[in-house]
Amino acid sequence: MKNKIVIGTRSSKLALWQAEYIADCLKKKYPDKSIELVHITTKGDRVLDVPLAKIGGKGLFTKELEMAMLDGTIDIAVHSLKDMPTVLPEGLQLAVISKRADVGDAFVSLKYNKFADLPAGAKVGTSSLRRKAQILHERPDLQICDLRGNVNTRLEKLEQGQFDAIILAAAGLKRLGYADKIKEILNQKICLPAVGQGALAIEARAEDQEILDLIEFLHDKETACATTAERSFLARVEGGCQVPVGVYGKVVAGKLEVEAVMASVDGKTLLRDKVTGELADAKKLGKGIAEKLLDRGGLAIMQEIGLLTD
Ligand SMILES: NCc1[nH]cc(CCC(=O)O)c1CC(=O)O
Repeated sequence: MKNKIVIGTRSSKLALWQAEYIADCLKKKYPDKSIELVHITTKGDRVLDVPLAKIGGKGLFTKELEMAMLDGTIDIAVHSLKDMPTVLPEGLQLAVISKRADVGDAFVSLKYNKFADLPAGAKVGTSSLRRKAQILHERPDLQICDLRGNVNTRLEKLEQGQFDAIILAAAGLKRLGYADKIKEILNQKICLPAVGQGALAIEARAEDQEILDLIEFLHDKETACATTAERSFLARVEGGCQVPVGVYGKVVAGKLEVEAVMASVDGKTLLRDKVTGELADAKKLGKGIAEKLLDRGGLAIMQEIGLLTD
């Protein structure tokens, strides 16, 4: 029997919060085991001066952690589910999806209390094509500027006056103790979240039954079902975190509702749809709504930005 669980994590404050949160849950559940954190740097942490959409490559924030898991240096890796590619390396699996609390995108500004208060031409910082496309669709008059860096760096850039407002995941802000900076959660009619936003994922070796059993209590079935549909949508669209698509699944009265959006980067074309079905059909629902949107013009959008070739 293992008396030690080694958790791999990136070193950003958000990643550390997430890993420590999982470590605390494990310590409470297994007071006699030692729970260890190992810091690992990923390519996404090293390359900070290039817009995310241009670095490309899947698993920008996950690959080095996966190597460490496969060679046994660590037992599990804690990630934001949002950063996880849809296809994992052979031998690894998403073993746990934690309960999702905050799924939305937050409006943060020193000058304005609401997104709707932004004047024409206001500078809005975000590094995500998904946010950019949806915001421009709603407000073509705004200036969207690239904003890279971890959550703290992004807040600093706002405070230095580089932007009139920035948009960040509410979950990340709350985890780091910045809930008070959130002026408003963007209405989902304006901005649908990213696949998996707000949920934590624990990746583990697929064959390591002992570890899989030890972490199972952290798994949330409803969140897993909703995000299975979201990830199936993403798998069909063939993109990473940097595709202008948003999708949100939720369980309502025993049914799974999945709403999704696909947009051109300039926001001029935006396609949206919603489907409802059985929880057991999560994968089919996600794939189905992707196909519907691709048929309605999404394929042309993806081809135009070179993200999908067939
Ligand atoms: N792209 C980076 C990233 N990955 C996860 C989060 C926040 C936490 C989450 O969405 O679960 C963030 C920051 C952000 O998008 O503002």
